[in-house]
Amino acid sequence: MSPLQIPAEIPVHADNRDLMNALLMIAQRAGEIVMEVYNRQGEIEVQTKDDASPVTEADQAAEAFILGALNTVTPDIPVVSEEAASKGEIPSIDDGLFWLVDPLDGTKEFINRNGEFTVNIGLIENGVPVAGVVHAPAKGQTWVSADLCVFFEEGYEPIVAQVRSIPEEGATVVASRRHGDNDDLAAFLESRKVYEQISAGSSLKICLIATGRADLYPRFGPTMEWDTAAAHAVLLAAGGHLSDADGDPLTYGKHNFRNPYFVAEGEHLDAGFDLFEDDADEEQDEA
Ligand SMILES: Nc1ncnc2c1ncn2[C@@H]1O[C@H](COP(=O)(O)O)[C@@H](OP(=O)(O)O)[C@H]1O
Ligand SMILES: [Mg+2]
Repeated sequence: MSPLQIPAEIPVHADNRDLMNALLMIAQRAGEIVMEVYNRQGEIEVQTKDDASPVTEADQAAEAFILGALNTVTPDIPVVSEEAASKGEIPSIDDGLFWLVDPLDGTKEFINRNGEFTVNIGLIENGVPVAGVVHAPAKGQTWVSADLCVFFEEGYEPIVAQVRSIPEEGATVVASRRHGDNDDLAAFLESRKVYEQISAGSSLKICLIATGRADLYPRFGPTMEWDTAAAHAVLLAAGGHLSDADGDPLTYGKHNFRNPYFVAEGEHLDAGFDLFEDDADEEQDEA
């Protein structure tokens, strides 16, 4: 597989082109490492982390590669990564510039071999996701962003991704395969014109909004910052928004790297949300 490259005719600032190409190459190689495990015969071996979530050889091998690659490309920028963080290995991020990495987002989808998992690498500057790559190796899809978002899909020319306005017939709502079925979501959608509701795993939900294939992703369930940082950068560059219950943009580098509940959207209609249950507040208090 030859490395993806941002074509010259896509308008990107020279420095950003280098950053985006580096991100593409790193994510694509990490994707190959993940697919090597995915394509093996037999069941994927799963271990359970202290927080009861699953981890596989693919998460660990892809993370080791990404940490080495980022350390080579940007030796002065600290990296906060899911598997290292789960072992308590967290660098200082006091300078405000750091990478957030989830080498395999959607590990459960990976184990179930449904293709809906991603490699996520996001760059944070003073709490804001300013660049990122989300790569779905089993789908041959990649979103890479700096000040604009380019979407690559195997078999097609790369395009500049942009969110859409909500169509006349209503919003396409995307929800987690595993956290999509709750009373808060139903109550939130009651006042909205919904055309259809679809499910997807991992960061793909946010990225579907970036490419104008969905409009709204309410996430009233827990996530960590490495689950959303890269896709949040992608969505911002495509013209979308990812906001908390007050309608404010999600920020990064928070205590324990836990996100509050949020809504991702293409067209910015939501000035916040009230939850049916008080679970988001409890989450925040715990953090
Ligand atoms: N109880 C919990 N606390 C924190 N994060 C959780 C969680 N349950 C699920 N997640 C996050 O949600 C991600 C999966 O999202 P989705 O269900 O939308 O596909 C997981 O990513 P990983 O697979 O990288 O662990 C995990 O980080
Ligand atoms: Mg992960």
